[in-house]
Amino acid sequence: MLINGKEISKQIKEDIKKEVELLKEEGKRIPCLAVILIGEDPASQVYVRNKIRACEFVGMKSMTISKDASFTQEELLALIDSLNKNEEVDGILVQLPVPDHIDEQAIIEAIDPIKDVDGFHPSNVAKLVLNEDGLVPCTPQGMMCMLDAINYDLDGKEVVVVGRSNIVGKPVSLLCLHRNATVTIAHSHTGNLRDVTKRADVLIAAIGKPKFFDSSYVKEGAVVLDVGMNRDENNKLCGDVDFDDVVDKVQAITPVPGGVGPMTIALLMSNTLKSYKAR
Ligand SMILES: NC(=O)C1=CN([C@@H]2O[C@H](COP(=O)(O)OP(=O)(O)OC[C@H]3O[C@@H](n4cnc5c(N)ncnc54)[C@H](OP(=O)(O)O)[C@@H]3O)[C@@H](O)[C@H]2O)C=CC1
Ligand SMILES: Nc1nc(=O)c2c([nH]1)NC[C@@H]1CN(c3ccc(C(=O)N[C@@H](CCC(=O)O)C(=O)O)cc3)C=[N+]21
Repeated sequence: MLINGKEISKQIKEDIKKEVELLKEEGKRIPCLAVILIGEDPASQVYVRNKIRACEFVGMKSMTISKDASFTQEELLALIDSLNKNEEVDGILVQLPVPDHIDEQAIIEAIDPIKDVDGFHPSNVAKLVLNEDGLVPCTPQGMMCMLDAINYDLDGKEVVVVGRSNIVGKPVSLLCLHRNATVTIAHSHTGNLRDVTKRADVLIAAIGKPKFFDSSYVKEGAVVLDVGMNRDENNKLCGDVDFDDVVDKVQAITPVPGGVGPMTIALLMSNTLKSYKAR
């Protein structure tokens, strides 16, 4: 079975659109997402464009602030400070990665946690660890929505997450743990990776290596969530999973494109609405 992220994300956005229309009818302020893009990374430009499109679709305001790679850390901190104080702005997202001369963690910590729609601020991270209500990173939340869409119950299941980044691997592991899965986090120092992933009822691939996981890494009947966004030898977008080799062996799998990516965008809209309501 294919888990269609495009369709599931469309449904989420339709629901948000209705809520925003209601706000408009009531004459209320419209939610607004501010996206900061530094430098000219082509992939980042695609994602930012998708975010702007999604804002248009759901009827939210978006504010895109593009700066060239020479923008300094002080300038960026001052910009974030002004967006923190701007009553019209509900969500602030700084597109990652930022250029080397900027301290990523300092930037993340400068964003007001209530406007931190990425869920990367330490106070939101702490809430996620404690399973308290806060802003949860979009991609992991999107993956939970995909499992919900196929009525997959994680309780008691073996989940193996490959990748331990702060934006995907760690937070998705916590969400699975909160749903009573037995969670293993693997990474580049993991020995016998194949033996580990072969145990997985749910395999979450988030390493950024094109088509790395072929069928030899996957248990028969597993559910595979592919987070990877890579270019293959023909410069075509592909995931971390060798889709064609794996598809016949699994219960369900997410494609790339059209899988986890669109979910990330939909959950970003959802987080922006959440910030709006919290304010
Ligand atoms: N679809 C979406 O919405 C999103 C997609 N992405 C994509 O997901 C992928 C991962 O992104 P991100 O989480 O930022 O990743 P990072 O590049 O920050 O981290 C990669 C992780 O994978 C691990 N890893 C790398 N190579 C191997 C290997 N051969 N075997 C086992 N583990 C390995 C690394 O281990 P170690 O820690 O030891 O270095 C690290 O933990 C990328 O392709 C990215 O573009 C990211 C965000 C959102
Ligand atoms: N602060 C921050 N927050 C992020 O959430 C963040 C980030 N920085 N930096 C980069 C990663 C990556 N990411 C994606 C978003 C959308 C798609 C997406 O829309 N993908 C489509 C198609 C993309 C295309 O056509 O190239 C798909 O998979 O179908 C993918 C990946 C968010 N990230």
